[in-house]
Amino acid sequence: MATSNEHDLKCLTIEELERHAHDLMDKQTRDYYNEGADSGSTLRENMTAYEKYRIRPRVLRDVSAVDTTVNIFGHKNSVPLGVAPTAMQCLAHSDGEIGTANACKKAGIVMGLSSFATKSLEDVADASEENPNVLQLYLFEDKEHSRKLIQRAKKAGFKAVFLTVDTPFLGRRNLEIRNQFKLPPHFKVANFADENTGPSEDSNGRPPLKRRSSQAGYHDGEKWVSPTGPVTFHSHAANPTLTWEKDIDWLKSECQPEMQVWVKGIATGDDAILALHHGVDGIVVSNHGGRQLNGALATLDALPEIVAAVGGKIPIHVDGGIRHGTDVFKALALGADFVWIGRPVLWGLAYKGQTGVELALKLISDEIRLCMALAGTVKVSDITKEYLVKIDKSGFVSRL
Ligand SMILES: Cc1cc2nc3c(=O)[nH]c(=O)nc-3n(C[C@H](O)[C@H](O)[C@H](O)COP(=O)(O)O)c2cc1C
Ligand SMILES: O=C(O)C(=O)c1ccccc1
Repeated sequence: MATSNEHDLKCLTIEELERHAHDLMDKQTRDYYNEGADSGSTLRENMTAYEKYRIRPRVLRDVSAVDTTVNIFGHKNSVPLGVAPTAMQCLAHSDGEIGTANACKKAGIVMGLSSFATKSLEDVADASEENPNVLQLYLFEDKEHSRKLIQRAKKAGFKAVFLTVDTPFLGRRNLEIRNQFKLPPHFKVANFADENTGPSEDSNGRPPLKRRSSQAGYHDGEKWVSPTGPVTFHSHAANPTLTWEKDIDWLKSECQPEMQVWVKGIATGDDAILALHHGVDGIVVSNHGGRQLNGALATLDALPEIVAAVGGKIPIHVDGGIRHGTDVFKALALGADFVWIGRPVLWGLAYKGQTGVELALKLISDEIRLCMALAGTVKVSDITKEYLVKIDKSGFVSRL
């Protein structure tokens, strides 16, 4: 058993980590990281959805040796959990994405790198050494930008691209707009930093992708709007022209076989079936941490219909609101193969840079191991819906 010496006594849970990080981030960064779209109800429900389920523990099984590992992208991952791609990690701490990569390597946990990272994908790959990485991709209207990024990721040994499909437009994040969120000039969006400056506007009246700063904005249905003038490349994350037919085949031809192609941001069984038909390698059930369509279902609530639609043909991952080892257990019991966490890693970075990310990963990994043992499961594949019940608002319990 761990002694108190191995613990950071100020931060024994992700909630405590969030509280400490809160005071260490400037308001602009904190609001950018923490908020959801519109009223934030989907952001909150991503978390509260987990409270609708309870675990049915089994006893008198030898749980002295719990194996939490899973195989992903040909590597042994220490727990069924990865670090979701989140943009601009240097806002939290100068270690940024390199700190995250080092912490992931130490923990044996796969890292997702945002296209809009503040460290280059090559530097992140170097830091990761043999630990696997995936590149989150926004498929830009100018495909050349995406093609270049894909080529670089391939060369750097990334295992997969996760195409984000829930951003035809950016969700409306009101604090971002009110704070006139902008990436401070001493940071750069490193994956595009070397590109030459080009025309001052693209065909949609947006500044070119290669600009180095980022600024809040949204699409009002007709044009890009920003409180402080024209938005910069931030808006390029959104591409309303993407379709299954036009873009998924193209992406597969650019990436496979060296890199797998996944879609991140699936929220229905119908789209999961289309993903299957279009031959993607896997699905991430996600609503972008409640930052896109507010009013969408919590990801845990969307998961069962997607699991049913896919029928085990390709892996299904889920993210959004996962803050405890028991949340991971519940998502797996509902049929997910693997989960990803976003904000807890940003809070770790804000708290203590790389050491804080190591702490975030340790807290949740320890909780996964303990939860599995207390529930009577000794390996990840033991976790099935037999271990879960649903409890409604009046306390009525039903088997799944
Ligand atoms: C500050 C922030 C930036 C994000 N940036 C990206 C991004 O660049 N690309 C992307 O696909 N998802 C992005 N996401 C969404 C995450 O990948 C993930 O879906 C989400 O954070 C999961 O929810 P959680 O934060 O509740 O764990 C971002 C999320 C946050 C909070
Ligand atoms: O903030 C985000 O959620 C996000 O995905 C994003 C969008 C534009 C630029 C960087 C990140």
